[in-house]
Amino acid sequence: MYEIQSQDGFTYKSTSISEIWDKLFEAVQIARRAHGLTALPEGQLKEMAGVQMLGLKTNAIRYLLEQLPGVEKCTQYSPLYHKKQAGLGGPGVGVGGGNGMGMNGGFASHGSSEYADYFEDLQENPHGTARCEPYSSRSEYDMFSWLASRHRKQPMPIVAQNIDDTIIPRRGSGSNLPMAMRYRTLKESSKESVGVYRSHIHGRGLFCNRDIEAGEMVIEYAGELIRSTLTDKRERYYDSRGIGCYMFKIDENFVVDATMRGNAARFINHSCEPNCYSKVVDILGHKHIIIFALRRIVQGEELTYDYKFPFEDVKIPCSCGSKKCRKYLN
Ligand SMILES: C[S@@+](CC[C@H](N)C(=O)[O-])C[C@H]1O[C@@H](n2cnc3c(N)ncnc32)[C@H](O)[C@@H]1O
Repeated sequence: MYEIQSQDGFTYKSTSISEIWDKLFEAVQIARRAHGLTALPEGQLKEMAGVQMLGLKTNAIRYLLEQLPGVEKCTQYSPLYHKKQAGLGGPGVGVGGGNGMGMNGGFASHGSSEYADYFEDLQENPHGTARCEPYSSRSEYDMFSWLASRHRKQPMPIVAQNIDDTIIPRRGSGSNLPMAMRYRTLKESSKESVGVYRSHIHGRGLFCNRDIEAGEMVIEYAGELIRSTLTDKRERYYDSRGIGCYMFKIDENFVVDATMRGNAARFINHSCEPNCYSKVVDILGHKHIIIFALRRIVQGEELTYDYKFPFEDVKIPCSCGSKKCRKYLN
């Protein structure tokens, strides 16, 4: 569906681009008459609107446009620069000389079926053009939005493991070691054992790159330790700047603010049936929020814990997808 809108808000929609052009020409003629100008002959008007107005008489622009995928479909146009060379399968080539951008020129036919197939496979933008796409709420301040890219390769989930006679030393959870000792190696080990990728639950999520044993320390929820009294002010500030706010309450007095100085743990999503849990641990007199594995977690699984948000009237729908889902986060 194509759509044009006049300055006074009138919109005209059609699935036919030629109908849209006709409407556009009609509107230009009306506007010219309204300004005491004579109506232009249709040919000249089309030439103006479709060619000059769009800068298509500028050779540099034509040179670029002729390379666009899909140019093949402009059957009325004869390319000037990127002509097809017989037998070539790539885009942007054409046989026959170009004779300008006139509406009545002919786009010479292309012999290669490979070439045609290439364009057959081209996906049309569901919104018509990229410029008509709805605004997606990607914040300019969210410098980690690329982590949710579908092009980032996630660790392959291991479905079944070969069990043979080879004795493979299994990594223990280390749960018999003192917390301080386990904590000492956590920062380094978590860099390797977890990664942030696009999540089916919400935005980005944390996934494990290797199997994790039940009871293992997975990652610390790192950030800036701030007093609880500061949280409202900071939240307002982050909101006003469109910055996603990541905070974790330690107790009545302290909160870890991971918004500006956090690590990957801030991307852990909630699940009503989680595979991890969070615990505030005292290590050498300092409180730390540590995420532990609740059960054995296999490579590729998304790590989740129960946010245990307090009940509120304004609900946050839950998309954890578990059988035991409580439907809301709060
Ligand atoms: C700490 S962030 C988690 C990371 C987040 N997915 C991201 O990409 O920034 C917490 C926010 O993620 C969303 N979220 C986490 N778990 C969710 C779930 N199970 N269902 C719906 N939204 C969830 C909520 O908006 C929540 O306030």
